[in-house]
Amino acid sequence: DVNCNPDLASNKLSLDEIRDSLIRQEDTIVFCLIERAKFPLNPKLYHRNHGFTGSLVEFIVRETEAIQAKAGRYENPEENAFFPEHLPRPLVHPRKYPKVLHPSGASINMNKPIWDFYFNKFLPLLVADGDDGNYAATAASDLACLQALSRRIHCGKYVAEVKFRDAPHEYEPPIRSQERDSLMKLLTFEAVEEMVKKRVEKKARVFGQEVTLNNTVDGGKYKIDPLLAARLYDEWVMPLTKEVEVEYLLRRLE
Ligand SMILES: C=C(O[C@@H]1C=C(C(=O)O)C=C[C@H]1O)C(=O)O
Repeated sequence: DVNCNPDLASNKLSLDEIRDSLIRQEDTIVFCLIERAKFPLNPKLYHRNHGFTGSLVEFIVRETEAIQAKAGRYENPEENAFFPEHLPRPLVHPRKYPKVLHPSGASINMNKPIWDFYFNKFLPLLVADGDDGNYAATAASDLACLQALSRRIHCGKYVAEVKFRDAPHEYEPPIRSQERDSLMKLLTFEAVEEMVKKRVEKKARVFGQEVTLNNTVDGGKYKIDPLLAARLYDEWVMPLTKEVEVEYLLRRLE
């Protein structure tokens, strides 16, 4: 089960279950990074000189999202589009998703900062310089990374909902006074964050090692830098997840 949309009505919902989903999503994210790191930077994808409005990668993401919208992807409250304006309507009858989130939560979309950090800060650290011309495959793996990161970060809405339901008396005063800093303190668990970073680093090591049939040691060569995977979480994924949590809580009593 890889989604964060638990059935809050059935009493078995807990922060532990949502955290299990976040842990499973680490696997997805690490594998997406490994796939993207097969290709060099391919900078032409990101330049605004292809005759499109914006870059080639922007064009591919926009068009792919339009097709996925027709298939009902964005009916799922866990999914947030990078280009939500003018998305086509779904052609299939959408599955009924349990309404667990407060309605105001739907408007929270952190994809602009996700897009910015991914392309401008993180990607140059992940991949080698150079251009091998594999633009379509590279853009597809960028999109896979972006969607996996976006899904994980927006799960902060569910985390916040459960934290609120578990302790409404603690959360209501700072929500009423709209105190961001107090909310941030309340929802932060530093020990959990330390474990997340260590586990993600280990996953990058395990999933990204060279697997051979003889017993010779591989010399410690990994497909992605394990420390960079931990840094991705430390600098961007966890802070943005908490931003989503704060934004959600600020609207929770509307
Ligand atoms: C997501 C949570 O909220 C915060 C964010 C975390 C994260 O992004 O991994 C971890 C711990 C908390 O500081 C959580 O409590 O699990």
